[in-house]
Amino acid sequence: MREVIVASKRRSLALFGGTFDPVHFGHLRMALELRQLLNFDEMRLLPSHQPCHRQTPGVSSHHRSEMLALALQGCDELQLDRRELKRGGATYTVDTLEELRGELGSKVSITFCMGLDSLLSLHRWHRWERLLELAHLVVVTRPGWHLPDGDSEEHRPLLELLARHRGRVADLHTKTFGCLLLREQSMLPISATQIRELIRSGQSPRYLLPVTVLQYIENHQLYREAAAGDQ
Ligand SMILES: Nc1ncnc2c1ncn2[C@@H]1O[C@H](COP(=O)(O)OP(=O)(O)OP(=O)(O)O)[C@@H](O)[C@H]1O
Ligand SMILES: O=C(O)c1ccc[n+]([C@@H]2O[C@H](COP(=O)([O-])O)[C@@H](O)[C@H]2O)c1
Repeated sequence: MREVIVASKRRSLALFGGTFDPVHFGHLRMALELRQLLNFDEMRLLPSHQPCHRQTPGVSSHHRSEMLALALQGCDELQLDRRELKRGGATYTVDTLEELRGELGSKVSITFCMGLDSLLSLHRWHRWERLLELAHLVVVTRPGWHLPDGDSEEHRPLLELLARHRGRVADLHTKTFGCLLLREQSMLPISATQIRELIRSGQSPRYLLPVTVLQYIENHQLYREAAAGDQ
């Protein structure tokens, strides 16, 4: 159900970052639903250029962002933001948020959205404690992934962060940064790993991703070889 936002509403920008190797309907549905259900003024998909935390991507950031552009064609509700490619070098979310804050000033609400799998490694992200000084975080639970229990030594910083910053939907529109929300939202059970594996084994990933993206993959003969992280 769409939630009604009262009090003084600020302009709100949401970002959905990813490797998008390749983009699929799981990403696209999630981004659209978050924009609609949480009432963001803008939702941008943000392809990462050179992720330092994983062995994939298997294909260049140019190909990954071109596939995203095709997937978003004709959709007014989602935008593509190529700033991480333009910046070049290693991609860190904190740099992107600092850049956006510099451009937008302090009055716009910024929210970075992610799946629960991403949250579980947040305490290893570059300058992770700065993230909530720049933006809100919205985390969507993902099938097969659970919050760690209180005994987990490794995840203690994360659990403390959750306890300190836990917010409500209205906070995303009345404050400009600093709140962390967990959302239980349906997620299509699709992963880019699954799509790469299907292609590599000669099977079709049709109906898991937009047909324009599938055509691009076929035209450029992408994903026929295993990427380092997929072996
Ligand atoms: N099916 C899905 N539905 C909604 N969100 C997803 C889905 N798959 C991934 N995400 C989220 O999208 C963001 C970008 O994910 P990413 O580009 O790594 O996709 P992925 O399918 O998980 O890829 P891979 O299998 O290569 O790890 C992450 O925050 C992740 O949690
Ligand atoms: O900044 C970091 O150190 C960092 C570490 C891991 C992931 N991220 C970001 O989290 C988003 C999802 O990452 P991924 O690997 O699931 O595609 C994407 O925008 C990444 O740039 C960022």
